[in-house]
Amino acid sequence: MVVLSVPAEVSVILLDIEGTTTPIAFVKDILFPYVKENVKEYLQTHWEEEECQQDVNLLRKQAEEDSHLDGAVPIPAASGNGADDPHWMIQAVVDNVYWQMSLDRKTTALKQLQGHMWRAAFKAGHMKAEFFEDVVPAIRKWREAGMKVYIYSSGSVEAQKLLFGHSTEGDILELVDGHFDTRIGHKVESESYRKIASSIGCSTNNILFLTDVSREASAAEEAAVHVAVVVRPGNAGLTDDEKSHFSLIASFSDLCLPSST
Ligand SMILES: CSCCC(=O)C(=O)COP(=O)(O)O
Ligand SMILES: [Mg+2]
Repeated sequence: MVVLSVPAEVSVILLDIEGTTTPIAFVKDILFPYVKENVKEYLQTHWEEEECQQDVNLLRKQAEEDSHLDGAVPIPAASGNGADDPHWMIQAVVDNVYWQMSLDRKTTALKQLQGHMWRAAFKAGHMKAEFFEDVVPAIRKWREAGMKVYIYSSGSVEAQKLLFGHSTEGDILELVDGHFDTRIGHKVESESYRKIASSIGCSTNNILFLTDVSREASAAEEAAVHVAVVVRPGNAGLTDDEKSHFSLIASFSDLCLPSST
């Protein structure tokens, strides 16, 4: 891996979270088990609340879309007359969440519920988000050099803000100019990156996207976004083709901004 010069036209750095700013182990060993261990109790406690019902409705819609998939777990339609047995309905939602999580699905519905569940844990100080040690110093440096820094993660915007607001480095939310999640589109679709550029008010070639997932890098590249694939401990391996096609960095400090050359 070598130092990567950031093209002069880049004024926005767009960051993935899991595997890029944050170890996959933090997500897989802390965030996701929290959801699995607490989802039933969470639904039982919050079932009557509007936010929880919105989450369930979104999961139900997703379950309908997924009904053709092998092993899909349905969520029965609500009768609308309040006569449904909540225990039975909650168990169906729990089973659906477990099924989606077993496949590491990145659906907006699952991510919305997860974000709402993590809120209590972060706010109570039971969890603090981990960032690789090069992340915060690099973001500060980029911003001092006039770069804008945005996040694009499958995790919901609310969850992203929880991570940046409650990290082992303290509240670093102010280091981020804005957040995008799958509501703008999926990360493996090039149209999502065009929409992000338009929402920021720049051209796609003004953006450098850093991610650990080569399918996301390819989608961004197709939209004329500059990309680098981030190789971190614990990330999935890359094929030889991917290694030769993409610029690779092992640390954000491998990026060299035009003014610092
Ligand atoms: C706020 S990120 C929580 C982790 C998560 O749920 C996730 O799906 C991360 O995906 P990413 O797009 O950041 O790789
Ligand atoms: Mg990632």
